[in-house]
Amino acid sequence: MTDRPRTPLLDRVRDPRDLKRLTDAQLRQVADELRAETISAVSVTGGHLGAGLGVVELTVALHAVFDTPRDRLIWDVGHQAYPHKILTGRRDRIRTLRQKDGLSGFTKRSESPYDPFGAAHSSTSISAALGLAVARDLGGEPPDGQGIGDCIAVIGDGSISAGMAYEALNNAGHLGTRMFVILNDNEMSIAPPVGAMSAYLSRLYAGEPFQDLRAAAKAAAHLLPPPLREGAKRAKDALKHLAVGHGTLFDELGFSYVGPIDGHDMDQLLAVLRTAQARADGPVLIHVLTKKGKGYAPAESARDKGHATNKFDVVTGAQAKTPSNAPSYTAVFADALIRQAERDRSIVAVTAAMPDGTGLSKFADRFADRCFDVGIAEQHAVTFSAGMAAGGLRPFCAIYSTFLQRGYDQVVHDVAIQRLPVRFAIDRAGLVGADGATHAGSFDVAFLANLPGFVVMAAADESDLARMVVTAAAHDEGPIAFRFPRGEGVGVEIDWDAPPLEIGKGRVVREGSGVALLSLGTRLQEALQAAEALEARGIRATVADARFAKPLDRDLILRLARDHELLLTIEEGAVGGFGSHVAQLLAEEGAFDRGLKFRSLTLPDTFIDQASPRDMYATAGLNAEHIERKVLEVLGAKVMGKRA
Ligand SMILES: Cc1ncc(C[n+]2csc(CCOP(=O)(O)OP(=O)(O)O)c2C)c(N)n1
Ligand SMILES: CC(=O)[C@@H](O)[C@H](O)COP(=O)(O)O
Ligand SMILES: [Mg+2]
Repeated sequence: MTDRPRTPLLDRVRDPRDLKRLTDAQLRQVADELRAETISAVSVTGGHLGAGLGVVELTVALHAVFDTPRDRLIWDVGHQAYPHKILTGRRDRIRTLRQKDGLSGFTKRSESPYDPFGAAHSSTSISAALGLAVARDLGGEPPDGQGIGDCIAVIGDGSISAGMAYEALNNAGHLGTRMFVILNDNEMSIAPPVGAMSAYLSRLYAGEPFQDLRAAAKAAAHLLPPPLREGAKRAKDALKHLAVGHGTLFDELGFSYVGPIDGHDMDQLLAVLRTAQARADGPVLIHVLTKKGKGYAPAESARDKGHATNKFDVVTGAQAKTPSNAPSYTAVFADALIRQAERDRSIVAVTAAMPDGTGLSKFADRFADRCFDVGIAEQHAVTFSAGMAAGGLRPFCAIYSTFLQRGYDQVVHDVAIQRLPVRFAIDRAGLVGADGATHAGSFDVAFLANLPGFVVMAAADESDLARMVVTAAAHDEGPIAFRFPRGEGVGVEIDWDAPPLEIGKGRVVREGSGVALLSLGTRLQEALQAAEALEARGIRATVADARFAKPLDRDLILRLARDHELLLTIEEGAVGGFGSHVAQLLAEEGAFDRGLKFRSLTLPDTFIDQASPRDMYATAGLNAEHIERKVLEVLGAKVMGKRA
């Protein structure tokens, strides 16, 4: 149990209006207390720590200067918004972050009027803020009845590497309406940022003093009430030492570029924000320099600057470990790929800003020139991989299921239609836990298995995953994907030297009669448990692992249909995926006409909020007891009691 920090001034802040009654010195104190409260809260919940610590002063300053929630403040990704949540009436629930029935780890419209636009995937904030600004200009009336004031997007240096951000800047510069983009530049993505844009932002630190800004700060000082003038004057003095290039990219795009300013210096922040708020007549980009993990030594010194953390001890920074002996699926993928790459020089790997999350940092350690971190740019990652495939390489494009959604047209248009052999390693398939609905890998099977010529596999355990990597490496005929979940495997021994799988062939793992459970992916263990429970009731279930959502193992499926009264499919994906394809096959082959009972267990038609993966699967009705219950229900057998 961690002691709660003393936060006398923060205790008086019930909502952002209270900040407006405080002096600049008091705002600095609120920021200090807010930082302590954020650290304390995340120590008991785990979560995204570093990004929030880096924007504590910015959060206080934005809420002190702007009139939220009428002014619409949009945090890109939303992983840095814990301090914002504390200031906006959610402090009493802050220790429920990312827990079942608790606060979301991201911004969420349904959670608070202070979250005008939800997020969790990056680089959407400028588009959303611009949309709100245009709605304001055209007299739009949001349902909250507050009207729309200023629209402010806060976007990180990592997130501004994505195409969407440029599409939005381009449009905003063209429309010329008043809006604010705060570029929160901490020289970090999850990993150190990559790319030419990141280098460009760094060069902006090294230009000449920005005369206009100093003049603006001076002018603003006169606009301010006397107690605030001193802070503005100090900021003006500080700004003498600031530097910026003339004619920045942002200026050229139609923004007034301001900065860079020190995002931990409350005086600078307040002065510049007040000035910008008082004077802006078009789009303004304020470049703020911050430190990810600021003010908490273990985060500041961590390789990822405390990007994401388990629960931890505030004093030592030591994180709780999740006990497990099985290797993570991600690690198995990375090791299997490295083995393939040792034998085959044409194998290359691509990640979109997730080198650690996808395991590819390990691959990069071995094959630096064959591993590409393209930044947060999933669309580019896909087409870049397609280009490499067209050039005779064997690219493995490793993207979380949820983020692959952003590259879907590229998957269809650049990969599938051209039948290019890009290998998609789809991590975080299925429900992921604390990150909730936005990060669930629910749709990939549905959106890939309907593409002609695509091979789509799902690993049931870590050994099969290793084999699917081998299979994908050997498959030059067209695109191929394999999906696997977040977390540890089931603990089976891995046969690293197993030959490639035969494309479109599943396996029977338990012979029975009457009932067939056909699983795709890691629900196989649940299906096996369900089969045991059914056995105790005198029902002997066959359990099969489909391995392939496409092409389907027609022989296996038709045999199961022929030899059993009930065929039940189970998958960790939305409707429209594996079960739908099986149903289509069965219908075409007349299996229903012959009296087959068929059911398909999929994720339900709803977005499931964060909880433990097990709890989320319980909500989805995809755990062993649900499989058992479904079988009994269809067979008309009596359900006796509730199994634990
Ligand atoms: C489309 C998309 N791809 C990848 C991610 C994973 N992701 C979350 S935060 C993050 C880094 C963001 O860096 P930055 O915007 O600089 O914010 P910081 O964490 O440095 O504050 C990444 C890659 C995501 N949320 N959305
Ligand atoms: C904010 C974000 O999108 C990532 O930080 C994400 O939370 C990572 O998820 P994993 O922990 O599964 O890598
Ligand atoms: Mg950053």
